[in-house]
Amino acid sequence: MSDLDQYRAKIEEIDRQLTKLFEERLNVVNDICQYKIDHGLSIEQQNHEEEVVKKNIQHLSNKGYADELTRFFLNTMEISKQVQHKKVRENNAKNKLSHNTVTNNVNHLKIGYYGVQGSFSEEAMLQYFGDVKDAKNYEEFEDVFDAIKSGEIDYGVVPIENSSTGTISQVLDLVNRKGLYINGETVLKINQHLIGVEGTKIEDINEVYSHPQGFEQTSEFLRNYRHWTLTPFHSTADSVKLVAELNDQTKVAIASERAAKIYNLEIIKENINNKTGNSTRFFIISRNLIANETCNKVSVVFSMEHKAGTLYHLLRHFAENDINMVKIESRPQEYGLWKYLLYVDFQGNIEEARVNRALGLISQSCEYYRLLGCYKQCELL
Ligand SMILES: O=C(O)C(=O)Cc1ccccc1
Repeated sequence: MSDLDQYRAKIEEIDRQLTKLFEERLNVVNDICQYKIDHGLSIEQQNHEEEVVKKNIQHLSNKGYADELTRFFLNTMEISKQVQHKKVRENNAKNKLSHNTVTNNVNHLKIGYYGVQGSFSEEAMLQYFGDVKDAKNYEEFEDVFDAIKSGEIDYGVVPIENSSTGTISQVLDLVNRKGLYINGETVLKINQHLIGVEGTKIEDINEVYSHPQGFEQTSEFLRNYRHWTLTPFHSTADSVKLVAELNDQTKVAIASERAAKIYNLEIIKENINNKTGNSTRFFIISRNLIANETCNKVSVVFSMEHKAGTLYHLLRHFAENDINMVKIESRPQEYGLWKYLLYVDFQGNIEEARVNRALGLISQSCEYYRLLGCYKQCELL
């Protein structure tokens, strides 16, 4: 036997052992999942992935393989999670449970939104879920994601894209980084107004508060008042609340009419958004991949290698399986300089054969792949 043949035989033997261990691992994963189903526990475990990776890096004799081992475990655990979610889906179908558009009896669910009362995210939550009692609210986008992860809330509502200013990248990155899932979307018409205390005159204003989205969506109006200081704050409604507390006729906020009413302020100038048709799409996020047959949109993310034709060879699987992409967005990878993740939304359902075919081929050809959700597409306004 040549040296090469010997190496190959060694690899073959290692692969055989890996396959045996992989199967054993998945059997245990299935047992854990059944236990969780029987005891009504969530599939996600906070910080579990990081702990597993850290622990196993310690077992490496050659620490130079730490990055590769990290990828190996993250992919293995992603596969385990998908196996568990599939089992939960099958179990739900068996019990004739229908999830996703969680509209009935929402009062037993713990729901959270970005901002304070009067934020656009709160409005989106009310539009999607109906009358929610005791919703929790969070100052930062990341706080909403952490509250879902820790189990403090079951669902969180955050903005993801504006019709004129585009994707809110921070939110897109968080969906992937926090390992959570998109369960739904809803679109809200957005009218931005200049809001201040009673008697505020445009000529006396020197400072404006809003969420950065509020400034972006009204940039053309603001260009006429270059001497105003634009101070980015938490949500648009937080900004209105702050202006009410400051009670100063030189300070105003950019936010909704609803926020002005809630905090008893006046609209100084109405409809100041750049475009009259201004709307924002919001995500409903949870710890679980929840889908049923009414879902018609899928979101995935995958990495792109630096090789000629990579994008073509990945995206062709959509075309060849007759899948209509509705959005694509590239974002820098957290690890790896000048490397990108591609976020793709397309029409379809994860139970369809053509979708499984395309996603199977794509996931096999990338270093990193993750299913972000399968949900009901909302009509765009
Ligand atoms: O700040 C808010 O009210 C939000 O919910 C974020 C946002 C800001 C501007 C438009 C849409 C959503």
